[in-house]
Amino acid sequence: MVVVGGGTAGWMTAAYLTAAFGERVDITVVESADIGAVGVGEATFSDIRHFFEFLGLAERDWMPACNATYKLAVRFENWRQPGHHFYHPFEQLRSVQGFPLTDWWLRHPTTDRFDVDCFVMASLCDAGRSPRYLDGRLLEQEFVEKDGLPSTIAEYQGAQFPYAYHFEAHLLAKYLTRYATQRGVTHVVDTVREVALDERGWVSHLETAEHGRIDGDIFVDCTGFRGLLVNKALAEPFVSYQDSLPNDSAVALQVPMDMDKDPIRPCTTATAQDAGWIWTIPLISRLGTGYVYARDYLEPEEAERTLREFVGPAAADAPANHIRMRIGRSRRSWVNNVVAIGLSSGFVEPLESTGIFFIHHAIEQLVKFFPATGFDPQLQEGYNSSVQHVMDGVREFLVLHYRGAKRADNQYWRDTKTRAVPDGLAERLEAWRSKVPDAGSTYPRYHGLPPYSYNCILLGTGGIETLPSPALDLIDEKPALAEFQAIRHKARALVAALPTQNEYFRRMREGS
Ligand SMILES: Cc1cc2nc3c(=O)[nH]c(=O)nc-3n(C[C@H](O)[C@H](O)[C@H](O)COP(=O)(O)OP(=O)(O)OC[C@H]3O[C@@H](n4cnc5c(N)ncnc54)[C@H](O)[C@@H]3O)c2cc1C
Ligand SMILES: N[C@H](Cc1c[nH]c2cc(Cl)ccc12)C(=O)O
Repeated sequence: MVVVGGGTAGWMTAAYLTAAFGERVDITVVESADIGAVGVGEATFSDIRHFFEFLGLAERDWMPACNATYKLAVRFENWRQPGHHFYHPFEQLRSVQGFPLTDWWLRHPTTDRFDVDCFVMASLCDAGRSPRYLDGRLLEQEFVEKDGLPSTIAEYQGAQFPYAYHFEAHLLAKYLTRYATQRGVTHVVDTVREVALDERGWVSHLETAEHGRIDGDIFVDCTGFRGLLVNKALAEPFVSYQDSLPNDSAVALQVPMDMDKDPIRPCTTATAQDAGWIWTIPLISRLGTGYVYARDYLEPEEAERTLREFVGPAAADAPANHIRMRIGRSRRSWVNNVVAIGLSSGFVEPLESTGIFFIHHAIEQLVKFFPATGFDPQLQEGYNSSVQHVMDGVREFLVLHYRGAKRADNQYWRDTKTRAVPDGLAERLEAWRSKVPDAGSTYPRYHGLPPYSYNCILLGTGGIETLPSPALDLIDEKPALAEFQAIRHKARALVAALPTQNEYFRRMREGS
């Protein structure tokens, strides 16, 4: 196998495949020293833990090397109105008497914060808490890692781990380079100049600038937005999502941070702006920030100015990284003997941190549908279908954030209410007006987002009214009210007992 590209996608793929197949598959990674990687990509899903588990890596092995911190939720600020915030947490939504707690909350709102009333994590985020005690124990005993847990996303569906990570993606790529090369992966630092096709239109070999010809049976295209193999050499069309998700640009800044003074919030923050939103991702020694915006509404210079104002003087000397984003997916990600993984396969704006999840999911599917020495079109079709549905499903979920956002204070936000929505979503949006989203009324194929995630965004953004089930008028509400009280008590006890993230990571740094 030849993996072209040494960004997060290239090295995650090489590391995972070598863990899966060992020396039975010969893997080479070709990485250009002249063409840079995107270099952002710092927030993840909680599912990412299965990736590290599969590689046999414990947190103590990789987290310090990647400046990693814990993430309990995404915090959305100003999506409803200035000053308002809500969380999308890593915490299953409880049900009472067959109805999700959000339904009960709509019928009997105990406070004006559905997230605090329904999820313990919202209070932990507001209080900046770590999900682990200073001695390393996890906040909930039932989540304590033990041997023999399933180690793929698919096996875990339905279960949920209470946190994800923030990390420096380029440090992870570096860490995985060491991991993979120590296990036999060949690393060629060179630029691919030409992709040679045989008479069937399959890739026969690559021509590099200094290492000559590189042959392979399967080529994994991890060349980023270029799509050097899949889109350029094999001419696979790109299906744009821009009609429903117009943000096509980003400007990123790294802000130095002092963990002895500045809080390390245990969440990714997405703060709505005039033409998009700003991400804030707390790492050990810096904040990752960036403004994701639509060029149709805002010039890059103005976006950079807004971002610099937002972060303040701490980043005055930091260079800005302007990025043009290709939003959408390759029509097929596996074409002939080329499998595109990462940005070459597809990308949506990083509002819910889906980029690394797409990579992780694609790698797992590649192992599941691996062609070995033959090329069975059924396997290819199975792979492509699974990867496409993940991206198309996430697209719908992101559109809901903009449709649902109550703010409509300028042309950008007003347009989010009238823009075309993907096929199927219009009907689902109508259904959600009468009944909170559930498994029967959300995107029907696996895409990493459970129905409760839709509940969080619908109730949090506040622009689409939804109603409690009328049946709740006829069902005793006491068990639901008791559940709200139990959540309140549990949150209070955990906030009192858990350290802040700063305290936790300071203790880690001091090595006790
Ligand atoms: C603004 C922004 C914010 C993001 N935030 C997040 C986030 O918070 N969470 C998340 O999960 N994801 C996020 N992502 C997505 C994440 O960055 C990517 O999914 C991830 O970095 C994977 O990128 P990649 O490896 O596919 O491509 P790249 O990082 O672009 O790497 C491409 C590689 O291909 C190599 N290459 C290219 N051409 C050649 C050639 N001719 N010969 C040899 N090598 C070549 C390059 O040298 C490079 O090593 C974000 C993306 C953007 C744009
Ligand atoms: N895939 C599950 C559910 C999930 C995916 N993205 C998010 C984001 C947030 Cl903030 C909460 C839950 C989920 C997972 O990874 O936990």
